[in-house]
Amino acid sequence: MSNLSDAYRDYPVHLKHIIPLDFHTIDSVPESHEWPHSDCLEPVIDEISIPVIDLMDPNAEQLIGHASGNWGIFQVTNHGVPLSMLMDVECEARRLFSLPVEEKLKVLRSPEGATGYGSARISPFFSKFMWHEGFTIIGSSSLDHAKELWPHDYKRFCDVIDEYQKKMKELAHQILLLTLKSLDISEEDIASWAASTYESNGAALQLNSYPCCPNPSRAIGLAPHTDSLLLTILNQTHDSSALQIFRDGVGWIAVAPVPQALVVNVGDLLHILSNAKFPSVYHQVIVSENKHRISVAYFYGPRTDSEVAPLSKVEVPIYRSLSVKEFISIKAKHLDKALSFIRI
Ligand SMILES: O=C(O)CCC(=O)C(=O)O
Ligand SMILES: [Fe+2]
Repeated sequence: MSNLSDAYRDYPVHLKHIIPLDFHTIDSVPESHEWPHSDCLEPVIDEISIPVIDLMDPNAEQLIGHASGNWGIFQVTNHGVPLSMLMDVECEARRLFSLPVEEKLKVLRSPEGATGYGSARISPFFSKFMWHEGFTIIGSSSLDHAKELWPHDYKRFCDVIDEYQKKMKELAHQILLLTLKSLDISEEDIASWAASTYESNGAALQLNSYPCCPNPSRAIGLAPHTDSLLLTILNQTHDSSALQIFRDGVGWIAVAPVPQALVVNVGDLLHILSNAKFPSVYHQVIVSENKHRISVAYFYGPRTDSEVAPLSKVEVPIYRSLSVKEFISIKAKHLDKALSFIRI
C-alpha cells in the first residue's frame, strides 16, 4: 500500500540536514544554529487564544467547522485519550532523546528514508539549523528501530507507541468527520474520504525534542511551516507556550497549553479539499533556556495514491486535482510555495 515512505523515497535529503547537533554537550549556540535576532523574537500576542472545543459538546461539529475556517487550529478537550497515555508517550520520547548521540545515530533516518532519528524534514529550506531533533514513525517502523536502541527492552517503547497510534487514529477519524461535515460537500464525499483515510496507512507519528538552549533569543525550535497532510493532532503536555501560529493582520500568537487538551491543526490537504475555506495554519516553535520540551505530533493523511481536489458542491475550485504523492513532491521542492503551484 502506498504510504509516506514511498512518497519521500524520490526526494533524498543530504546527511548534513539529517544529523542533529549533539545537544547534550553544547554550551553555546554555534553559528550554524544562530538565527537573526528578528526571526526568533517577533513580538508575540498572548491576549488572543485559539478556540478550545469540548468534543462532548452537542455543538462540536459547528464549533469545529467555525474554528477550522476561522483559525485552522483549535484545542480539544474531552477527547477520550487518557492522561496516562499522553504522559507515557512523552516519557518514552524523553527516554529516546536522552540516549547518547552514538545510540541515536544507530537509528538515523536514511537520506531517502522517512522514519527514524534526525532533523526536521524542512531543514534544507533554511540557511540555519534548528534547535530540534526528531524521530519519525510510520506504521510499525518503531519495532526495528526500538530493537536497535534497546535490544532487551524494546517492547515497552513499541507498546506505548502502538497504543498511542491506535488512539490517535480513532480521534483523527472522529475529528476529520466533524470537519468534513461542516463543509458544503456531498454525503458521499464525506463518507468516502473519512473511510478511505481511516483504512489507509497514510499517517505518521513525529516525536519532537527541543533541548534547553543557552541562548533562546538566537535559536529556533522549528522554523515556520504548514503541515502537509489532512490534520495534525499535537500532544504538548509540557507547560510551555512554545508553539506559535501566524495570524494575518495580527502576527505570531502563542498556543498556550490547556491541561489535558490536544491541539488540532488543519494541514495542506484539508485546505485543498475545503477549497481554501480552512487555512492550513503557519506555525513555528521557540526554545527555552531551562525547559527541554517534548511534543508528539500525529499527522493524519490518506493513501498517497489518492486524488485530492476541492470537494465543494457549489464553489468554483481554486486548486487543481492531484495525487497526494504529487503534492508531497511539490512540497519537497517548494515548501511554503507548494500551494501556489497548484492554484488554477
Ligand atoms: O512541537 C510543536 O509544538 C509543533 C510540532 C510541529 O509543528 C510538527 O511536528 O510539524
Ligand atoms: Fe508542524
